[in-house]
Amino acid sequence: MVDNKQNVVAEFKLVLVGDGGVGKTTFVTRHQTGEFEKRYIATQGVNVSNMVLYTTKGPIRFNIWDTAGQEKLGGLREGYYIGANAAIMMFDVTSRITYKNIPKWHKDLTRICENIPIVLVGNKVDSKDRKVKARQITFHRKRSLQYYDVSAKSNYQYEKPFLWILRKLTGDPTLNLVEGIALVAPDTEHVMTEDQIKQLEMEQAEAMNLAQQGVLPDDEDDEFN
Ligand SMILES: Nc1nc2c(ncn2[C@@H]2O[C@H](COP(=O)(O)OP(=O)(O)OP(=O)(O)O)[C@@H](O)[C@H]2O)c(=O)[nH]1
Repeated sequence: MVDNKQNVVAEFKLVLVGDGGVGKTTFVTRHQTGEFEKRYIATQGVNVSNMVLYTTKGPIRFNIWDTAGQEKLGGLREGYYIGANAAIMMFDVTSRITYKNIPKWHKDLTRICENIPIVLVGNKVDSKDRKVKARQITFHRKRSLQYYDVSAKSNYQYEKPFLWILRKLTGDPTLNLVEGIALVAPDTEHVMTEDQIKQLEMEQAEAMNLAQQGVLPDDEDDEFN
């Protein structure tokens, strides 16, 4: 277990945003590092957990802010965003509406946090019922956001958003983790097969290719754009 009081070389506030039910709480409770100070700030309707990551630049702490369901009542309060150093915007790849709502979350976030690193993640990619396909995910392009497919339940690509954010925040593109993030074991019914992962990687690569060639999503995808 991580000693919470240890010296860290830096500490950042990271906010999670996205519609209710996309898996934010599942995602943030997967890690087992630095757990110890899970605080519930009732006045804000927020859970804050902290996570220490061991990097080539030393230990770095994230204080991760997760809503306690208040996103369902409309927007989040300003205090949620104020002082955020980075953000993860999450949608659920099995629910189109959660992707359609991403521009609203982005607007809300960037109204207060003007220039912070933001990662867009599509969660639940373990699901056989994916509705938002890789090539349909275009919001991050042109906005210098990063995108990753993730699955909180199977831990797929769990470290990726954090590593990208760390590299942006430290300005060091070569920064790496010296220790993997300690995670809860994948849920048995959500474990992803190698074939499933290969398929996801292929679709992702194809989406990137199309974007580089300037090919717009086809008609089927138009509702998103
Ligand atoms: N298949 C699958 N289901 C997931 C995954 N992550 C979360 N879920 C499920 O999605 C549902 C919602 O997850 P939560 O973590 O409560 O979502 P949230 O965004 O925190 O939602 P609120 O608590 O309502 O704000 C739960 O039933 C989870 O078990 C995932 O990676 N894959």
